[in-house]
Amino acid sequence: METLQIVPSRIIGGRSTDNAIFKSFSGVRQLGSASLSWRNRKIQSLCVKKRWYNDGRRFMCRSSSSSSAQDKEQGEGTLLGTERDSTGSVVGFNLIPHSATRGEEILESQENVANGGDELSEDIETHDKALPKITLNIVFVTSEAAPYSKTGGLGDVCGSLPIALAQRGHRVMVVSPRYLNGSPSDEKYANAVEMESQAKIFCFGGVQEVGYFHEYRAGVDWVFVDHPSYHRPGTPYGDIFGAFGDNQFRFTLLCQAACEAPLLLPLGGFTYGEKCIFLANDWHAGLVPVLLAAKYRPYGVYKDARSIVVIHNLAHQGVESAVTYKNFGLPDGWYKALEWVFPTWARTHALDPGEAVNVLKAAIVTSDRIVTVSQGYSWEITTPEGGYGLQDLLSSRKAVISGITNGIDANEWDPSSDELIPSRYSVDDLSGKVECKIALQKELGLPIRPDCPMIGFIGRLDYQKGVDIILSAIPDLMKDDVQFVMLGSGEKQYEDWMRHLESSYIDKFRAWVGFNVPISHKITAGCDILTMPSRFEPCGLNQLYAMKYGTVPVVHSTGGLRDTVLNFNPYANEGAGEGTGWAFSPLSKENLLAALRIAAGTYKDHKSSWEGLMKRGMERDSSWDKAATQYEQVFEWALIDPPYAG
Ligand SMILES: Nc1ncnc2c1ncn2[C@@H]1O[C@H](COP(=O)(O)OP(=O)(O)O[C@H]2O[C@H](CO)[C@@H](O)[C@H](O)[C@H]2O)[C@@H](O)[C@H]1O
Repeated sequence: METLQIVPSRIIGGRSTDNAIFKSFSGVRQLGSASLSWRNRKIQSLCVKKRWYNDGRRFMCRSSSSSSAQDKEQGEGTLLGTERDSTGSVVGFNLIPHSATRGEEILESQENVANGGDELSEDIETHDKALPKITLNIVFVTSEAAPYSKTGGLGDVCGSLPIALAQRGHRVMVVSPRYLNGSPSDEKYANAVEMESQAKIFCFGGVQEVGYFHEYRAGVDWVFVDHPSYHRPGTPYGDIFGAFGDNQFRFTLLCQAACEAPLLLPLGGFTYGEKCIFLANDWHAGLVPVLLAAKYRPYGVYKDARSIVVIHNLAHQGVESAVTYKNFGLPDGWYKALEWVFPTWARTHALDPGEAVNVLKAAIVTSDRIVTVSQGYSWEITTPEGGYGLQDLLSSRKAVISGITNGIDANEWDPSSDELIPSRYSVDDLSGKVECKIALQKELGLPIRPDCPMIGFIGRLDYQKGVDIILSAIPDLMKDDVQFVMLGSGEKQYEDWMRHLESSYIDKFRAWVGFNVPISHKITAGCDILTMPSRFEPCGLNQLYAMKYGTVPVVHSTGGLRDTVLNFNPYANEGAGEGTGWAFSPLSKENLLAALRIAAGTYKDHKSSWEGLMKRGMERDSSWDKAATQYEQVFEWALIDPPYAG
C-alpha cells in the first residue's frame, strides 16, 4: 500500500492558524526533475533536498544539507521522521496523531463506500475531525475554468474547487487552454506569464509544439496551454457554424500537454513531479488516464500518480470515427481502451460497422476512480436511462464511483457582497431583495410590480435543460398573474422560440438571448422563483445559487436537483415548515405548470411560509469546503490501491 504523506492541518497551507508551529516546521521533500519529452526522458532520481518554509503566501524552500528529520513531538502528534519511496528517496514526513489508528480507519472508509454513497458525507465529516491532513499535488485538467473561460457549470467548478483544495493545504494546478478569440475576454489571461518551457507532442501524424502560460492566483497554479488552435473566434467548442471540426485535436493537445506539465514546469521554482492526483474533467480531459497508463507508466513515469475522471455530463463523450485512433499519439496496443461499437439501431446504414473511438469510455476504463457531481447522478449513470450507453461499464466499476455534490463559490455568489446586483441583502435583512426585483423589472421593461411573482430560468438552451417544456408551458402560464424571464443561449430553434414568445406576451415575458454573467446574477437576485425542468441534471448550480439568493427553486426531481432541493412541507416541524423548494416528477408540461402555480400561490398568499422557504435555502450549506473534504477522501482511496491501469 502507498504510504501517505501526513502533516498536521494547522501546519500546511494558507489556512494556518498557528504561525509559531508553522515556522518551527521544516521538512525534506523530493522534487520532480525537469525534463524533456517523455521519449527522451531518462528516468532519474534527481532528488533535490530542500527545506520548506512559508512566506505567508506560499511555500518557499531553501537548500539544506539535512538528510533526515529528527523524531519530534508536536502538539498534535508525533513526528516519526522521514518517509521514503521505494527508491529510498525522501518524500515527506509522517506525523501520527496520538489517538488515531490510521490503517483501521482507512479500511473502515472503504467498507463504507462499498455499502453505498449515502455514508460518504457522514464518514468524511468524522474523518476530517479525527485525522490530520494529507497534502497532495493535484492537477485539474479541464476545457474550462472560470473566470478565464466559462460556457457552463464545468467552468464554475474548475474555477472554484481548486481554490478550495488549495486552501486546505494542497498544491493545486489547473491546466486549461489559453483561448484567445479576439474579444475583450482575452484580457482575462493578461496576468498569465509565458513560461520558458515548451512541450513537443507527437500526435495527429506529426509533432506539435505547445507553450505554457502561468498565473499564481488564490493559492492555485493556473496553467494555460498555448497553441494556435486555441486562438480563433467563438466559444471554447465552436462558433456560429457549429462545433469546431478539430476538437479531437485540440483536446488531445490539452491532455498531452497536461501530462507533461507536472514534469516540466518549475511553478514557484519547482515542478510538481510525478506523484500527482490528476482530475480529468469530462471527455475533453478523458485522455489523461489513458496516457498515464499507456504512454508513461510502461517507462516507469507516473507510477505513483493516480487519475480520477470527474463526470459533469455523460451526454458528451468525445466520440469519433475509429480510424482517428492513430491521432491520439497512443501506442498501438491500447485501441481496446477507446474502442466503441454502436448498437445496430444507432448505425447510419446497413453496411456501417458502427466502429468508433470514445474518449470518455476510455477514461472510465483506465482511471483509478470515478466521481460524479452528485450522489443521485452517480446512480443514474448506471441505469439505461441515464447511462448514455455506458451504464454497463459504469456498473462494472460501481465500487469506485463516488457522488460529490458541487459547492458554490461564495466570493462570487453571495447576495450580501455581490457587486453585480443593485442592492445587497442577507438572511437577516431581506429588504434588498425586493429592490433587486424592481431594478430587474425596470431593466427588462416589464411593469414594475413588486407583488407579482417573478419566475426565472438561466441556462444552456438545449434538450437536457427541458427548455422545450418551459416554452410549451408559457402560453398557459401567461394566463396567470406572473412575470417570466429567460436567459440563455444555445440551439437556434429555442432562441427563436423565446423571441417569438416575447413578442406575444410583451407585458409578462422577457427573453434574453446570449451569455451574460452580470444579468444572470441580477435574475438570480431579482426573481422569486427559479425553474429548472431539466431532463437530467448531474448536479445543477443555478438552483444552488438561487437558494443562496432567497429565490425558491421549482425543479424536476432528477440527479443533483433531487439531492439538493428539499420539497416544501408546510406542516413539518410543528407547523414551522420544512423544505427549500419544489421538486416535481415525472417531467411533463402539466407537472411543471402545476408546480409553478403552487409556488406562485404560496408566494402570494402565504407570506410567512415563503419567508421560511427563502431563509432555509439561504442557510443551506453549499460551501466548496464541504465538497473538498469529500474529494480528499476519494484521493485517499485512490492512493490505497495500485494504479488501476498500466
Ligand atoms: N446564458 C447564460 N448567461 C450567463 N450564465 C449562464 C448562462 N447559461 C448558463 N450560465 C451559467 O452557467 C452555469 C451553468 O451551470 P449548470 O450546472 O446549471 O449547468 P451545465 O449543464 O453547464 O453544467 C454541467 O456541469 C455542472 C458542473 O458540474 C453540473 O452542475 C451540471 O449539472 C452539468 O450539466 C451557471 O453558472 C449559470 O449561471
